[in-house]
This record gives sequence, structure tokens and C-alpha cells, in this order.
Amino acid sequence: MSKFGTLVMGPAGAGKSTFCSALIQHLQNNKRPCFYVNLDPAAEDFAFEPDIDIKDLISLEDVMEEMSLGPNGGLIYCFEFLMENLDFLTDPLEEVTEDYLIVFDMPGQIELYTHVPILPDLVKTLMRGSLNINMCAAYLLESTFVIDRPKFFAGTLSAMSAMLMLEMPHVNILSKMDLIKGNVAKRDMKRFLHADATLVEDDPSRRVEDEEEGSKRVADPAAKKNIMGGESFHRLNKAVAQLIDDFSMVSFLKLDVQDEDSVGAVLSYIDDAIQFHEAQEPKEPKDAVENDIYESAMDR
Ligand SMILES: Nc1nc2c(ncn2[C@@H]2O[C@H](COP(=O)(O)OP(=O)(O)OP(=O)(O)O)[C@@H](O)[C@H]2O)c(=O)[nH]1
Repeated sequence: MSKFGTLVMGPAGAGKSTFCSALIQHLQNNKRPCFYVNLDPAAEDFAFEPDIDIKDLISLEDVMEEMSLGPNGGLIYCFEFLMENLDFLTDPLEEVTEDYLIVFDMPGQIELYTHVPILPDLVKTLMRGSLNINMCAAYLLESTFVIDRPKFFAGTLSAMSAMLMLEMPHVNILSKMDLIKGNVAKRDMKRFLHADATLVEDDPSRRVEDEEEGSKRVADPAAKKNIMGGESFHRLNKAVAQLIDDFSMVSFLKLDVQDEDSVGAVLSYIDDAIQFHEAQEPKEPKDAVENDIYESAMDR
């Protein structure tokens, strides 16, 4: 029997906990059972009480105080401690049945996804062995942040880095879409959902207003240097954009947590990635399947 879960990840403040709450509310509205796991040892004030809370095992505040560590070192310590006491997490998860969606709310420190092998090890434990959780990552980036092209590519690279580290299905999400106001910004935003190599060329910040000719490309290389951190950065962004385009590696879903349809749409992608609905379909008993095969073979 499989279990099903999603790991909600992304940089600090991207809206992970808010998305977890909206997702849990949506699941409840649709009478779907949910199991909420908080793995952020610094998290406070939950809209829904977690079924497992890492803070019952260890809290970042205590670690920082007792071990004289900073927030990043403290977080790594908390996860190492969790890995040494995995029963805390795995024992309750053993009881969760296949009709549940397990929602893991992760910390925002990007170091955890890119620098240390703890998270890949944890993911392997959850996805393999007796737990056998079909999981996908829901990686959030804040839409207001990525509307600036260089930041978009930086954010996309961080999402790709997590994809490569964790080797699990990924659903990338642009959060806080309610903050994107105005038709021009909304139209521009669409370009980021399925980014291609032309995105860099169309950067409005690379154009200057010419009083006589209207808007045109900056022709003066010295002026270009002041935009987007110089021409070499532009070429780097272009190369990254081309890479993303060539491999069709990253596309994004829009998320507006205040819109239940938007939350439902993101959930349907998560469900597809983990093949949730296939597992819920009633299965014919083995004997009936064998009889069907036998009878259809006889009919031929
Ligand atoms: N307008 C708007 N604000 C949001 C949305 N999602 C989150 N926020 C706000 O953004 C801030 C951070 O949201 P969180 O959900 O705590 O983000 P997080 O990624 O869990 O943050 P960390 O756990 O610190 O990494 C809070 O002030 C939220 O109210 C959204 O969809 N729209």
C-alpha cells in the first residue's frame, strides 16, 4: 500500500505555511483527509494544529540558545537531530492510510535544499522502505519577486537545484498572485509560467525612453553595463534561459491562496504527480481480474 504526500518548499517568506493552510482548508472542504507535518523548527502560530510538529522534538530557538548557533547552523543541527530520532516522524506516519494527503511544511532556509545531504536522505526514508510515500515537491517562489527577470532566473535555478538534489516529481508554483496588479503586470506574468529564451531579450529594464523615437534598445554598451549588472550578466541570464528552454525543465503554476479554485488547480497537479486518484480507484479482486482475462481470451 502506498501513502501520498507533498513537500512544501521554497525560500523564506515565499508563502509555504499560508499555502499549507489553504491546501488543508481546501481538502477539508472536499472531505479529503489530510495529515499535516510541520518540519520547520522555527514555525509559530499555525492556522491548523499539526499532527506532527518537529518542535515537539526540538526547537530552533532552544538550539540557538544552548548550542550558541546561528539560524542556519541551528536548522542543520535540528535536522541532524531529527535524522537521529527518525522514529519521532516515521512511527506516526506508519499509521496514515492511502486516502490521506500528507502535507509537509518545510523551513525556508535554502541551504537545506542545496548544500547538505540531509534532505535527500530524509526524502529517501519517506519514499522508500515501509513508509513508501508517493511524494512530490511543491516549490514556491513569490511572484512579485520573480517579475524582475534576473531574480526570476535566480529563483528558477534554486528550484532546479532542489529538483536535482531531491530527484522527485516537482510542481513549481508562483505564489502571492493576488499581489500582481494591473493588466500589463498580469500579461507580463504569463511569460514566466512557461519561460523561454526570449524572456531575457524582452526585459523592459533593458529599454530606455527615447524622447523622439519612443522606447528602444540601449545602444550604448556603457549604459547597458548599468542595467541588470552588466552585459556579462545578461549573457549569463540568456544562457540560463536557453538551458531552461532547451530542456523544458521548469514551468510554474499560478497560486492565489484567496481563490479556492486556484488552490484546487494546484492540488490537481500535485495529485497527478503522485498519482493519487489512480490509487483510490476500487480494485477488482485478483480472482475476478484473472477470470476476465480468461473469459476474454475464450471469446476470441
Ligand atoms: N498577499 C499575500 N500574502 C501572502 C500570501 N501568502 C503568504 N503571504 C504573506 O507572506 C508572509 C510569509 O508567509 P508565510 O506563509 O509565513 O511564508 P513561509 O514561506 O512559510 O515563510 P517561512 O516559514 O518564514 O519561510 C506572511 O506575512 C503572509 O501573510 C499570499 O498568497 N498573498
